[in-house]
Amino acid sequence: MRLKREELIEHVSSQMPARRWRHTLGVMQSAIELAERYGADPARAELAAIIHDVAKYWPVQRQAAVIADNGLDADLLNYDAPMWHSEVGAYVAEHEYGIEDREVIDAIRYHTSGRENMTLLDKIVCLADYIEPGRDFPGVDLIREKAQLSLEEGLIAGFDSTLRVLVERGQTIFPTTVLARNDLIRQLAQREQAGQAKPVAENRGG
Ligand SMILES: Nc1ncnc2c1ncn2[C@@H]1O[C@H](COP(=O)(O)OP(=O)(O)O)[C@@H](O)[C@H]1O
Repeated sequence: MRLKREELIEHVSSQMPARRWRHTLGVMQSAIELAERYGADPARAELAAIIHDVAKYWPVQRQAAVIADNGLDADLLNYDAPMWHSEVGAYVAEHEYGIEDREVIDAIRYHTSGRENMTLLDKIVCLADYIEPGRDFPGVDLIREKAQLSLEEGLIAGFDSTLRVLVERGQTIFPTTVLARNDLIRQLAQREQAGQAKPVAENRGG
């Protein structure tokens, strides 16, 4: 059964320390703002944002068990534990909170890694996670500036900063993020090409 918004907020906030819930409130706010700016449904963006980090503070063994026992993406278990909570959160959204909206579930699932062909909602929740008002990591202001230009430019800047940190620390990289970034760069290039081609076509016509 689908929980009401207030019940959901009460339950999700009980799964994490206060500072992580403050982060979630920030992601909710940024997700709503991005949805309004870029033409998505703010209520669906907020719903995904409320749930996105629900499993972040679960013991890693519990997260691994949810992934292993329910046929989720077991490849994640070959990477560091911070990558697991998104997949677990999507499972909780569907099976414990009764969310049926596939795009909301997927936006939770891909909020850390991204993926190729990200939906509008995937992009909004992932980018909101980078730029919410409480974030204060080196480079966050550049991501915020790019987010004003387009979701794609914001996300590319976000993934760049994550990948840079992982490379600097010598950590393994879950490859879906690289595929997501490649795809976003191509989307941007295609849009620029289409934008440049348009005036030529218009000139020809008139
Ligand atoms: N492609 C990736 N490969 C490996 N680790 C990653 C990848 N993408 C993100 N991470 C790491 O996963 C962690 C969790 O990401 P996220 O949920 O976005 O962060 P936060 O805890 O700041 O909300 C971060 O420490 C980040 O460095």
